Amino acid sequence: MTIYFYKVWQPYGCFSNFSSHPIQIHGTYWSTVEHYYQAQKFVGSKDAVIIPVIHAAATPEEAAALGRCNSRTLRLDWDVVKTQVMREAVLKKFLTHTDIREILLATGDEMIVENSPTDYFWGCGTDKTGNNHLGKILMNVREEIRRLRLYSVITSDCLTE
Ligand SMILES: Nc1c(N[C@@H]2O[C@H](COP(=O)(O)O)[C@@H](O)[C@H]2O)[nH]c(=O)[nH]c1=O
Repeated sequence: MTIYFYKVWQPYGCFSNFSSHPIQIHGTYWSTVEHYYQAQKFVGSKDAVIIPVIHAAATPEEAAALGRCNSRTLRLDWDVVKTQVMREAVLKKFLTHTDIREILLATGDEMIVENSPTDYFWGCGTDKTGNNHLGKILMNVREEIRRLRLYSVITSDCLTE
C-alpha cells in the first residue's frame, strides 16, 4: 500500500524535510533538511548573505519562507543541482538517525509519496499527478542504505550514528 506523508505530526512525519532531525554536511550542522535545502539555493548567488540567516532560522517554516522569497536571486544552476542537493541531505538524515532509518527500512518496497497539496515537483500535488521527487529520493535512499548495510555485513563494518 502506498505510504503518504506530508506534515510532521501526521503518519510518517519523520519523512518530511521539516522533521526535527539535524544533519551535519561539509562540517556545518543544520537543524533540519529544510534549513540546508533552502540555504543551498543561494550558494554563489549575489544574495548569499541570506545563507547564515536561513541557517539560524528558528523553525523550518521560517527557513522555507526565507528561501522562497521571490525578490532574492537564486544560484544560476539551482534547477540542475536541486535534486542532488536534496538527495545528499536526505541520505545524511537517515544515516545519522537510527530510529527513523528503521522506520524507512520497515516500509519494505512500498511506494512513498509526499502528499503535498501544492507541490507538483517534490510532491504529488492535489490530483496526485505530481513528480513526487522527494518520495523518489526517499525510496532511492532506502535502497542505498540497504546496499550499505549489506556491505557492512560483508566487511564487518557498521553504520555509525
Ligand atoms: N513538508 C512541507 C513542505 N514541503 C517541502 O517544501 C520544500 C520545497 O520547497 P521549495 O522548493 O522552496 O518550494 C521541500 O522540502 C518539500 O518537501 N512545504 C511546506 O510548506 N510545508 C511542509 O510541511
